[in-house]
Amino acid sequence: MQDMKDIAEMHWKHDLLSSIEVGIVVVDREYHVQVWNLFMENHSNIAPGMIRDKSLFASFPEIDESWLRAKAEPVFSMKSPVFVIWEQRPYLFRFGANRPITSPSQFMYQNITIFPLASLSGRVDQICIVVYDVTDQAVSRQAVDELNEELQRLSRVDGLTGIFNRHYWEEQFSREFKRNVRNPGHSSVIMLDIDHFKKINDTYGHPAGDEVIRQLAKLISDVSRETDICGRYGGEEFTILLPDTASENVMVLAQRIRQTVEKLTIEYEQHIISFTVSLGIAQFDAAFEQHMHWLEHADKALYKAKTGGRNQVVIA
Ligand SMILES: Nc1nc2c(ncn2[C@@H]2O[C@H](COP(=O)(O)OP(=O)(O)OP(=O)(O)O)[C@@H](O)[C@H]2O)c(=O)[nH]1
Repeated sequence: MQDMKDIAEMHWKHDLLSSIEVGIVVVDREYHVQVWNLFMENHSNIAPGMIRDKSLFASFPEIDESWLRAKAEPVFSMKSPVFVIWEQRPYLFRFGANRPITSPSQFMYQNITIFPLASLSGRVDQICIVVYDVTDQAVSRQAVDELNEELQRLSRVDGLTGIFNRHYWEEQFSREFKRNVRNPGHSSVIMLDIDHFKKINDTYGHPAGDEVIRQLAKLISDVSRETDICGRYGGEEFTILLPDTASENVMVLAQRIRQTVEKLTIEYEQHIISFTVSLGIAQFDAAFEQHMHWLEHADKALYKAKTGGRNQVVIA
């Protein structure tokens, strides 16, 4: 009678392990597999009979043995469970994604729980590894993260030119100002403005003016260094922050921009547009009380360049 009960119990335990939508693996002290449920069989193509009493590490070389042992040993010794989420380690078993067509992921992201299986004497000679398929969750989290990154990028750039917008540029400028106050250096700023831009708009139309702004932004980004921070400060006004660059060296860049613009011709519809720019340079000075004082100096230099005849560079 007891035998019949035991067989019935084994039967429903087997059904339970087979129908459950998580992986169940029981290993002994040597990490030899004792239980391998249908989920594990389906995803690994290894039947329980083929893996029983075999080393988990020999069967799955992708498992980082020292890492898993470090995680699992406290489960044996302290008898307390351990959880590993996909953000810490994307997977334990490298299984293909369940829905490779609809899921952008090539593999199954997994959360893992390892808990002790104590015998009647209280000793833990086996542990159970539970594997949860969290691919959908991981993929949608990653999509949200990517979207957030893209939104953050978009919030920093100017829509017309793709270079930094005023808000973000000013943030960087203020940070550079504070860095120079702490550690006085030779950072400089250039303020640049298109000459008689109103006339370009009036002569060729506003879309042509937009194209001029776009091409000028590209030119500025192309000629400046990667460490320089270029921004569109206003309509046809640009700012370039040059960390650790003294104004004599900035003069070289400013003149290069001025000369390149002078030679540039922009074809827009049937028009050939040429134009010039004026530039003002200001080097950081410890006397500046706040970052806007620094920019005001560049603006004053720009004003001098304008009143001095335009198409020129002035150092504050
Ligand atoms: N196409 C276009 N025009 C713009 C944009 N933003 C501002 N503007 C125009 O830029 C012109 C700026 O004119 P002003 O400030 O008088 O300066 P300017 O004609 O360049 O003259 P100076 O700076 O003194 O050489 C105005 O006509 C604005 O309408 C923009 O995004 N696209």
